[in-house]
Amino acid sequence: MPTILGQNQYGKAENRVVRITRDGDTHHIKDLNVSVALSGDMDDVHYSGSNANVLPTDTTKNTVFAFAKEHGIESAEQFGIHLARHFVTSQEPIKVARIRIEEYGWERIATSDGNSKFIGADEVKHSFVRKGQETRTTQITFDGERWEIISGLKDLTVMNSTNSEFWGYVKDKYTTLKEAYDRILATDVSARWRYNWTSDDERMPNWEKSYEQARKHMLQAFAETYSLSLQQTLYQMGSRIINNRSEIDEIRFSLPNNHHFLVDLEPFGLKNDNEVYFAADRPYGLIEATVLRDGVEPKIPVDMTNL
Ligand SMILES: O=c1[nH]c(=O)c2[nH]c(=O)[nH]c2[nH]1
Repeated sequence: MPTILGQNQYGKAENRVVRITRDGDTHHIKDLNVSVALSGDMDDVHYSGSNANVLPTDTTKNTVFAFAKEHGIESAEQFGIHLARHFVTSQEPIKVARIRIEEYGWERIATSDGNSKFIGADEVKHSFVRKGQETRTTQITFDGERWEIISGLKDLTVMNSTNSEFWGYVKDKYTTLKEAYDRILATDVSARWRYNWTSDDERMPNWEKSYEQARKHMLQAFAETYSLSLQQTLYQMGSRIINNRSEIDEIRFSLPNNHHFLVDLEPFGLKNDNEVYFAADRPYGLIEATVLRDGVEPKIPVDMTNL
């Protein structure tokens, strides 16, 4: 049966580009997921395997990262227009470029001094929480006498665009990681905390207020900790909650280290001065620990944090 080629397109999908613009110590983030689909005179590559008209998908990926540096990202629309025009006007065989972009919004974390306008507060100039609501969780257990309440949250995504380092670690023959003195620190917070309210005879905590305060303290500790490791930041987040909320005795975190790798733009004659990053989704470091009030027994199951 004779066959013919129908509609076809190709390109690199889901280029996760993070562009930081540094305006003094105030940082701005653009976080995009860019998918490129090109079509045009591509019969030959399908019929005979001739790549003569094929701009590699790898090149389309590089173009996304190089354009983030060269042109900046004013808006997703403006960025997409630049890319689409480039592919169609620079490559004769390419007749149509379709650029799809998802943009993830970030807002600044408010400081602990109560200044919600963030003015004059250093920490928040580079500390962000992803827009969109996290998921709040709770588990209630009652044996007819005693209560156990373990509440928490998941998918609270945060990022510091500076004030994070990682160096001085063990190096064996398989270690290739370069020491970092100014890296992006980003994670999706999963946390479970246990209330010390266990009996109807005791005064019940205000659950709504407690949640809101626990969330606030963990965000502020994330923003205000100058981090030498995600482990250190985790401990600060936990102890800030335990120290400020007498109703909570124990908190367990599961924190993926959402790696952001600086893109090498040297091959394109561009200098990447900590501006353009590739946001990798896997594998990721996974840092988990419990922080406890001194003297209490740990009761949150180790494997519960990610449920
Ligand atoms: O904060 C970090 N903690 C680690 O244990 C670790 N390991 C690694 O490769 N990068 C990092 N970052």
